[in-house]
Amino acid sequence: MNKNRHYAPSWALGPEGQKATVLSTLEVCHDLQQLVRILSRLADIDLYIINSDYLCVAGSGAYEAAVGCISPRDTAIGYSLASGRPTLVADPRAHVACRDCSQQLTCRDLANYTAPIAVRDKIVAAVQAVAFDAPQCEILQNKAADLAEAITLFLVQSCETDARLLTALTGNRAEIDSAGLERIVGESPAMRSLKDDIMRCAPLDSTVLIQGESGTGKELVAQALHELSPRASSPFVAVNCGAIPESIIESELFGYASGTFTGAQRGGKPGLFEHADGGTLFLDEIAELPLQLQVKLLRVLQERKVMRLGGRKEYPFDVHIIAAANVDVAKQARNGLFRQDLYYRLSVIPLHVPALRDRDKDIELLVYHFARLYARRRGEPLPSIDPELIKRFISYSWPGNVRELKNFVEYGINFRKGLSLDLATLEERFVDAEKTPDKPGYEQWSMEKSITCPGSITPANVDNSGKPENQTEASWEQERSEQKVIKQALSRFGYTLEGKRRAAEELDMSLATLYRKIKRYGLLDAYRYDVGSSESTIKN
Ligand SMILES: Nc1ncnc2c1ncn2[C@@H]1O[C@H](COP(=O)(O)OP(=O)(O)OP(=O)(O)O)[C@@H](O)[C@H]1O
Repeated sequence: MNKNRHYAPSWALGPEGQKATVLSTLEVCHDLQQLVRILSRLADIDLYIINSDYLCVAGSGAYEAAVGCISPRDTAIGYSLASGRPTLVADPRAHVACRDCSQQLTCRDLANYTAPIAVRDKIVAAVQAVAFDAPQCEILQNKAADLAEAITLFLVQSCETDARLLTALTGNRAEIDSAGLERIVGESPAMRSLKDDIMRCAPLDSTVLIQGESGTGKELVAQALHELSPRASSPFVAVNCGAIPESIIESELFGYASGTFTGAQRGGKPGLFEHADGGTLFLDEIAELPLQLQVKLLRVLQERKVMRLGGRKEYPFDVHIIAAANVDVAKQARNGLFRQDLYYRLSVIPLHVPALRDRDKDIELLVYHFARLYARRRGEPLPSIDPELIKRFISYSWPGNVRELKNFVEYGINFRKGLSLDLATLEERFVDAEKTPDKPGYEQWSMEKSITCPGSITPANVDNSGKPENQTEASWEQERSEQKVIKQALSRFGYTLEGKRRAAEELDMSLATLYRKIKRYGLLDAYRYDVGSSESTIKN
């Protein structure tokens, strides 16, 4: 009988009924359970495995009792599953992976080692080896990584021939594709440190401000924060403050009372704060929020109550606020373009998503990730990718960041001539892209928000061609050609919200960036056809 059996984790003592509901999953994992038992006997250390739903699908020794139970998400094994990284915990409770662990009082581990298990490049499970005494600590140091590798090899092989096993491992996550940190591809030091920060702040309720260039993945980070938080089962409501016309953003956020607008919904309408109650409200492009609304937002955040437009009743809310911006908000605040007080209120936890050109190491991973995704959508296996193309990907500067790279790969997969993805398919796109350097990312992050909306230029500051004196010929030309392509795209797809969405896609920019450019170039008419924007006028 196993000497560690009395160390069974407290979460293994869950209701028996829970086990009954997962019997079919456990049956499919029968061979895995056998392997875990054998390896555990050979190495004299306890092992257990959780699937993507945190269900313990195999376990030995102290963990035999845990098979069929759900492991808490906040333990070291949960940390490895979510972060996708092996973790050696030699100092339980002090280690970062244990910091938020709910099992701290009952945990008997002296040390543990966890490794995520990837099948077909997707993390589907995690295995942990646990040491309860000093000799086992040594075994852990010397053998745990090999044991994890043996289990991974077994699962990779077995999943090839048994689709049910893969489903048993991916659990419900198979339906939602992937969640949390798994969706954020990137192993560069900057991305690893960002993932660490996400893990650390996800359980907290402090306001987070995510900054980084357009297309770097700020929304993905916000989603990961939500999915890894205790609010994960409540709504995640995202609003793009730059994409909603000024005239309606206030009512979108705070709702309106009955009879506030001509044509307003009878009985009024709850705002996004109310919709997000219990969950997370993601305020994307926060720097685009008009100044007068910034004051109101600050008040609402301080009082944790919202009053609908034209209403008298206050609605308390319990919402975690995450904001994002692709401009440097501190700089904006210093220049009087964003309220200092709101900036401080929002940036309790500041996170920065690095530009893609600063993390070469991730480019190849992302190329393979998206190639696999788009090939799978066509029902095809991952094609081989020309090393010359990879070099080209790495040498390009990616002003549109991951969004731009994703579009390149999608194009490549769909338009490649042969089976493999080679440089010839994409070279023309690279050349074209290099001709138009004024792409969203660079501009939004590196420039002060010097809006050169034509309407704001006084005649004294422009030359005969209309070019502002302080602008170079090249950048003036660039802006003019950009205006032209935006106008062309808008007239092709239409000025409706959907039309703008499609135009933004075609132009490789986010909808918010398109709106900003529309504003900047004075194409203000483009707002006119937005759904409900022009007709709604506030009565009082
Ligand atoms: N690290 C990543 N791994 C996988 N996909 C990514 C990553 N970063 C970004 N993406 C993908 O790139 C696209 C753009 O990402 P996202 O919308 O999160 O960027 P953003 O920084 O919020 O952009 P914007 O500031 O323009 O709103 C999305 O399709 C997203 O899924």
